[in-house]
Amino acid sequence: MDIEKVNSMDFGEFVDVFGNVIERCPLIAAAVWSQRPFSNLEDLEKHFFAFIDALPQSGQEGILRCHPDLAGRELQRGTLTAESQREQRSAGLTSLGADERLRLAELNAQYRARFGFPFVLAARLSDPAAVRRELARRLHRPPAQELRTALGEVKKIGHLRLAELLGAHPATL
Ligand SMILES: NC(=O)N[C@H]1NC(=O)NC1=O
Repeated sequence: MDIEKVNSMDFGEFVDVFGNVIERCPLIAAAVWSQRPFSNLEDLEKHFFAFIDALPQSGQEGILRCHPDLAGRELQRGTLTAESQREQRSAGLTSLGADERLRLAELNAQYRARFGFPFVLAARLSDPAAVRRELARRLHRPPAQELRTALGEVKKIGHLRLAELLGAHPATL
């Protein structure tokens, strides 16, 4: 899909196509549509990220809370979004043994109890061992630093989703 096609979309089509660039936050795509035309992929992406950056902390935490756990109940139940399902599969999280799943569930629960939002990481750039390592490492960080890191991961996920939609090569992240 080229940028002219993106710029020609009406509101409904744009939100249908880009509504899940930020997981379960179609409101962001709805707001970004008003900023068209976009000059290229980077420009489009800039508007998604600027919206996130401009939110108060409660809104930024709200975005994180819209993310499903990695290897969590939603994966088990098959209720993930198509994008999240693909990402979690590509990280090998769909084929974990019961022990590994339990260990991740415990770490996810500890993380959520400490920070008040789920652990978020760009799964497509990861694998089960790295997810576990990062979870254990980030669990002990100061909350303000962790919020910044988690939002950086949301942007990596958004970048990869946008690049896929536009058929572009993702930047090295
Ligand atoms: N919790 C979390 O990081 N979820 C996400 N990560 C990712 O790559 N896709 C998701 O849904």
